[in-house]
Amino acid sequence: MTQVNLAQAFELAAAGRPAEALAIVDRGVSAGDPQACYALGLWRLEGAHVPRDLGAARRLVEQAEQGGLMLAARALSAFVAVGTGGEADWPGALGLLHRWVDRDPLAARQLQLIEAMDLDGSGNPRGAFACEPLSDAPCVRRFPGFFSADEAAFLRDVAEARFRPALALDEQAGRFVRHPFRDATAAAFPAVFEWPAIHALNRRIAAASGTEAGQGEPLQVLRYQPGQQYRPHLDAVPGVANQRIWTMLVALNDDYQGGATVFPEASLAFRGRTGDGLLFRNVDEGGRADRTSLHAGTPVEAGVKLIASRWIREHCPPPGEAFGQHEVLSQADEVGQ
Ligand SMILES: O=C(O)CCC(=O)C(=O)O
Ligand SMILES: [Fe+2]
Repeated sequence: MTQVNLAQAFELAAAGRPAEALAIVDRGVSAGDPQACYALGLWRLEGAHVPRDLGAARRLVEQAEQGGLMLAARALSAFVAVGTGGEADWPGALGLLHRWVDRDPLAARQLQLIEAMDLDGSGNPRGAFACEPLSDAPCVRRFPGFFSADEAAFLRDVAEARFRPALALDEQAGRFVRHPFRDATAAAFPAVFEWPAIHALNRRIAAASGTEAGQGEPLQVLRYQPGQQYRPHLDAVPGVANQRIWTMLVALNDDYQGGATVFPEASLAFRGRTGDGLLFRNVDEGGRADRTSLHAGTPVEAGVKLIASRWIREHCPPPGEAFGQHEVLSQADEVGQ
């Protein structure tokens, strides 16, 4: 039972009255209200209305989980798997899934997927992956069957509720904006949604690219309807300090026409079967944007294309920070159902 009027708090926050909103949420937290703890936890995570504090975010979400809030349990499993606001603890993350398996179908489905993965005690893949070089300049590699059919289906399903217009980074403004060169919709999985199964896939992407999982920006699922495309672009961002050095794309379906990923400078076109991965390097030896990595998703002609995409930076974000802060959470969506 919610002991304070959180809907009113969200309305006040949206109306630019954060102090009053915070007063309501704080009263709820003091009374031990799980929904209020979760709401303040997300604000702490995002630095919305209060200073960003990942440690405080984790403690608040933990309190909400102990109060029995399923959304908080999902977020906490992500924090514990990834190490957001505290230690990364893979067995602890699995323990949370087991604790919720009878109450949350998402926990049950993740456990099934994770049991089918061959992982070590930290959630890293044990085996190597089939890998086929497609080009040296730019460096492009194909990973056949990189995700299983069940993993691809899982990502398609969890993305469904999360699609928003795809955004592109506006370097001048330093923020993400809608952009005509990318008219697909995207579902992103930032810290709060990097649940254990998604984290394990991110660790697999890290292993395949020789990077740390923490170097990746939030995994995204892109959805292209007929006519939609991603025009030719570089994933490297001019002038940015922590460059996007690799991109991994994974086909989540293959029942559509058109929609190939093409590299015009290398005369290369990729149309993956479900689960196939494509890894390419965006920078040259000196770490500068590699013009030959120019690529595009050509227009889909029929059906719907779904693809997972992860941009990998040169370094992890500084301690206490996380990529994906731009994903301002819509409180009405994520809290209080
Ligand atoms: O959808 C595609 O084929 C391309 C996607 C892409 O370029 C990206 O996610 O950076
Ligand atoms: Fe791209």
